[in-house]
Amino acid sequence: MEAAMEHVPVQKTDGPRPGGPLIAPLARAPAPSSGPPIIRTHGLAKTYPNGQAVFAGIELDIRANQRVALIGSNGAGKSTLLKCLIGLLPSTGGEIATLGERFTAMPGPAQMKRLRRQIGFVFQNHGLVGRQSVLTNVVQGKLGLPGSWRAWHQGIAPRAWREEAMQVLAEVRLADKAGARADQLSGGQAQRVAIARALIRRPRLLIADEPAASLDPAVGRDIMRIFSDLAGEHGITLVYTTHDMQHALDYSDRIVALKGGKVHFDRPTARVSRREMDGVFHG
Ligand SMILES: Nc1ncnc2c1ncn2[C@@H]1O[C@H](COP(=O)(O)OP(=O)(O)OP(=O)(O)O)[C@@H](O)[C@H]1O
Repeated sequence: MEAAMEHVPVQKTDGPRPGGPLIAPLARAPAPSSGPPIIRTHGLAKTYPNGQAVFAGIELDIRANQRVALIGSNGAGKSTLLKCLIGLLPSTGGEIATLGERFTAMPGPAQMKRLRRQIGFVFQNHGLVGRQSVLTNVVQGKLGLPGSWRAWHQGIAPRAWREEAMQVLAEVRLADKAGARADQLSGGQAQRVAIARALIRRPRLLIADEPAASLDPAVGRDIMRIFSDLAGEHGITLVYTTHDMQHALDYSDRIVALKGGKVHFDRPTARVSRREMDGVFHG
């Protein structure tokens, strides 16, 4: 495995621009493509047990501090790929190295434990516990981290963790809702709590599956901006899936497009043309 992974090619980040004009330049320079590796794959493939082949031959090399948008039309395999990369679904071919854990198919139990400690997740249906307060939901992001259960049961946790939870709630501009029940929040507010719950884990890698899909456009942009800004400020690598071309263009340094079970293109966002984006979803 070690030897094979060394042959994973480093993504080219320059070279001739494919046809069409550039779209909206990035507000800041793209993250360097030479930072420490966060996710690498070699020949990654996934076929579901019912025979549905989703992708094959996927080569990825995602580096620290990059914000990566994974795009593709309905059923292209974005969620499946995301879940394989972090060991939530077994892949059926190839190799993965995520946060230094190398595995085929699925990580082993010890690897999974180490991965979980370093990854924050945000999904479309935020997964908050509705009858609990916003603060409690955020504090629960700590559970599963080393020493957390002991701290929780010995009653050490509440004070320090609540302070930390208030800090991350302030970062998503929701400190004033700390005492509210989670089921009394709007969709956008609930998603901000889900981000705070992921952030309190101090993850190296933040994974978001369609984080803005069920929100109205202005709220969706707000959520994407919060993600992107916080990932930048905290030095967290962000990988998110989206159907929304503009969300991919505005909030990533790099776009990976899936089409027909392959990586259709993978390059810095500033070098992606409107025509190429259209080609991912049509034709
Ligand atoms: N558990 C499963 N068993 C069999 N096939 C599945 C399963 N989950 C997903 N698929 C199929 O795998 C393909 C990829 O699905 P996936 O959800 O990864 O795509 P996606 O790009 O995230 O789609 P969307 O944008 O609609 O969420 C689809 O054809 C889907 O029907």
